[in-house]
Amino acid sequence: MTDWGTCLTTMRQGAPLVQNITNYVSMNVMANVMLAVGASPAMVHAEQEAAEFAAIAQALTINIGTLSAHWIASMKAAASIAAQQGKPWVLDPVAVGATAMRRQAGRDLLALKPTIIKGNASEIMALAGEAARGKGADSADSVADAEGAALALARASGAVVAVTGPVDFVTDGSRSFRIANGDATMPRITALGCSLGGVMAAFAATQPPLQAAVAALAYFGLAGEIAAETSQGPGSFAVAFLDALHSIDAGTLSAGAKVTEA
Ligand SMILES: Nc1ncnc2c1ncn2[C@@H]1O[C@H](COP(=O)(O)OP(=O)(O)O)[C@@H](O)[C@H]1O
Ligand SMILES: Cc1ncsc1CCOP(=O)(O)O
Ligand SMILES: [Mg+2]
Repeated sequence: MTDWGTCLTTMRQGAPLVQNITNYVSMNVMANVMLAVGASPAMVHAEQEAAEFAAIAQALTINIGTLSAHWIASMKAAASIAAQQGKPWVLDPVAVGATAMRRQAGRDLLALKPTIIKGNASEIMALAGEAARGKGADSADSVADAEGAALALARASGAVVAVTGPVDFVTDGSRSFRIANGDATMPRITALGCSLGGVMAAFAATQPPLQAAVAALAYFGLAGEIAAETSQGPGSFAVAFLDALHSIDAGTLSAGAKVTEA
């Protein structure tokens, strides 16, 4: 079994530069999370420079949370460069089932071969073409409901697919893992799921994608558990969560990771 703490050390030693084309809601939260884990985030989305920047970044995150036509063009240009150069890129299909614009963007980005697709259960089901009950950016389906969609999506796209929730599910279509770390306050704070996409990209810049996705989820969830010990609600949790991401070391993660192969 992989030593998840070693995965954290590997990511921190690489301190990767990660380009994030992400939604307005998440930009500040995500950049702070990524700095706390030891990566270098850059929020670069203009059509005129997104592809050029993708050529210098070590990994890329594309998050469709607050879409507009210009952003879609930037996303496609940056993802194309990452795919061409063999750089890992993470797709977060926020609320992909909600509107025709999002469904089309999801299909177009999927064709550009994401390395990792991460979403909540409703998003993964919708992206896989299944009926889903998403409530905007929030899930109304269970992770168990989305496991079949995740497997099908991984096999059809070649990506590692991560479904987040109380117990996360990650698969590359042949090997699958469940990660039981986390705290119920996490979905009560906006942009934590988005931030997780950036953390997965940072891990994937330095190691294989299945290992990267699982390690990032165990680390993220463990930080949530530690934050819950000292916080009183979503406000103080958000602050304690950043501190926990920063202070968790390899030994703490190796001891605290609740990962099982499915
Ligand atoms: N009920 C829960 N209990 C524990 N951890 C959770 C719970 N819901 C979500 N998480 C964790 O919160 C993080 C964000 O997941 P999620 O809330 O599903 O994403 P999103 O915000 O994109 O919908 C993940 O690390 C996930 O494991
Ligand atoms: C609320 C909201 N609306 C559009 S993007 C966004 C943020 C979603 O963040 P997350 O998926 O991490 O909850
Ligand atoms: Mg999300």
